[in-house]
Amino acid sequence: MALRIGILGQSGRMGQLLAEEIAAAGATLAGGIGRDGDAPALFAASDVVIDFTHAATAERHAGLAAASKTPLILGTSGLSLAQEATVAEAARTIPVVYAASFAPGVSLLFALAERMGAALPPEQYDAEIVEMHHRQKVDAPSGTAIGLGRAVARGRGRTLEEVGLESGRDGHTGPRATGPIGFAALRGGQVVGEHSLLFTAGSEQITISHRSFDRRVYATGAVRAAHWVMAQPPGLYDMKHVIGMA
Ligand SMILES: NC(=O)C1=CN([C@@H]2O[C@H](COP(=O)(O)OP(=O)(O)OC[C@H]3O[C@@H](n4cnc5c(N)ncnc54)[C@H](OP(=O)(O)O)[C@@H]3O)[C@@H](O)[C@H]2O)C=CC1
Ligand SMILES: O=C(O)C1=N[C@H](C(=O)O)C[C@H](O)C1
Repeated sequence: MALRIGILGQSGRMGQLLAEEIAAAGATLAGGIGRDGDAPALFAASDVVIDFTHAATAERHAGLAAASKTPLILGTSGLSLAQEATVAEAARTIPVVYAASFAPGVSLLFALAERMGAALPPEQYDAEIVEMHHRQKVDAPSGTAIGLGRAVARGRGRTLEEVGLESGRDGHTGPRATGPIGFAALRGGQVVGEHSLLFTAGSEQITISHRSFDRRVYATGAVRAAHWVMAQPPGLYDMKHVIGMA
């Protein structure tokens, strides 16, 4: 029987593409809702639910997934640490794939960022992350930018909170501190998603970048994750697990 996939956020940019990708993958659209829909009924009707909505919904949706024992694919960005902790708690009961980006190439970028963080000491190399997205995006820095920062910090044996963020510099900021990771978020037009990580020292600079040309890449990845997650035990996964890069 075809996998029954539900969509939270079906009226959105991602939700509309997800419905197309579910059909293209031979799965069944169990249902889809916007902000006023009946989320408990959607979980009850679905084998797995994909959520691309708003950070404010993450805790409720994770709770509904755990209560109904329905695996969850979570793409929403902008979650606070407390909201992420609630998602992790739900993942003790059900498998959850929570990915800052469902574009497969971003998983490689994260792996490279961690290695670069380990190889390039903060005393010599300042790490800066620049992202650009469409003018409708409501959160900054993007989830992928935060993921890159976390990967660099992990490479340096710390958490992002420990190394610190310098986000949105403006005015008399003083000289750049040694250690914190810098973030700059650009917004305009219909840019799908662009991320660059720069390590800059006194006499050289290394940059790695990822650019999405079509947001369908995220929808295809999320539907792939929905099929993959059905065979997994409870736990918190991300896209590197889905594509076998963990
Ligand atoms: N991880 C990844 O690979 C990717 C993640 N994203 C993330 O996915 C999320 C959605 O992006 P996008 O589709 O562009 O956004 P849109 O604004 O186009 O769509 C948002 C959807 O969520 C619903 N929604 C908004 N607020 C709420 C709420 N408070 N409660 C319930 N539903 C709500 C909207 O319903 P309504 O129409 O009724 O308002 C709509 O269906 C964002 O967080 C974005 O950053 C996006 C692309 C890739
Ligand atoms: O809102 C978007 O569009 C995107 N959001 C994700 C993020 O915050 O990183 C993924 C991708 O960059 C597109």
